[in-house]
Amino acid sequence: MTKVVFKVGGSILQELPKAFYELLIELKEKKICEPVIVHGGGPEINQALEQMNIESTFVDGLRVTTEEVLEVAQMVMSGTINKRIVSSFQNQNGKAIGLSGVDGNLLQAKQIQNGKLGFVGEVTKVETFWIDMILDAGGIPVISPIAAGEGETRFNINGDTAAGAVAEALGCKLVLISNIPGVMETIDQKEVIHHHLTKKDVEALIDSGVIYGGMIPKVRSALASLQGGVEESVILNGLEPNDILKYLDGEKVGTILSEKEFEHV
Ligand SMILES: Nc1ncnc2c1ncn2[C@@H]1O[C@H](COP(=O)(O)OP(=O)(O)O)[C@@H](O)[C@H]1O
Ligand SMILES: CC(=O)N[C@@H](CCC(=O)OP(=O)(O)O)C(=O)O
Repeated sequence: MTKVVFKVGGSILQELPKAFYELLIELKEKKICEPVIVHGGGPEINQALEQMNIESTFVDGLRVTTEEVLEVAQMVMSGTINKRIVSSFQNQNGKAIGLSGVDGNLLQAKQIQNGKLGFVGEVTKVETFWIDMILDAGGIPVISPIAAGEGETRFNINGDTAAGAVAEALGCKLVLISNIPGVMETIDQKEVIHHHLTKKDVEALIDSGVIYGGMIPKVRSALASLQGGVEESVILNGLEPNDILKYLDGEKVGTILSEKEFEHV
């Protein structure tokens, strides 16, 4: 069965309707696709850090991650959030298995070449064996983006980047679930959704400031995974689970990132 990686963004995690979990379970039961979940958790990490009086700092949408911040990110994502998603699936009678990228060396990483971000990694290898094992046993894997480095080093990975790497390794589609209906732009005082974007379009929208903040790593990792063999990536609104069905049915919804040339907007 075709696998699909669903990245669930931190922006929407706490508001996802029951229908979202029901739909993913149904897709699996009806053998439409095999969902693999990768999640983020930025806002909840911010909250936890704030309670500890630690400031959150980002460079191009990536969190500057000291050792202390890494421990908090791991606690929040691999603990609280991961288990909450697993419970939400199980509440709808789905079988979900939560694991972090550290478990079984599922996500292996090295420090990102930037120098300013601390323990932020880029994925060097995905041990897909564990994902396939869970899928073969009828489960839904739920993966948090903390990765294993050399020795006991661990890295904080942006959720979109981790999801892109998993989709690449599985050679499947990547669906990025967020709190917006797609990449938007105000043109002639009207807000429009860009339904199709290529790398060239994306870089122009970043340069002009239309795409900013957390949307930057989202579109960049979606594009990077296309180069790594992912056939298509799409950004969809988590509040509208039906958009997932519409997308799978080929309807014009969300923002599709692809190297094919499409009509604009
Ligand atoms: N052009 C754009 N269109 C839509 N959202 C954008 C755009 N540029 C930046 N954003 C911001 O990106 C956010 C989504 O990124 P992020 O908060 O990292 O999401 P997630 O947590 O779902 O990964 C949106 O809520 C919005 O604030
Ligand atoms: C390196 C880095 O920035 N890691 C992210 C991981 C969480 C994430 O990506 O969450 P979203 O889905 O909310 O974007 C962070 O620490 O916030």
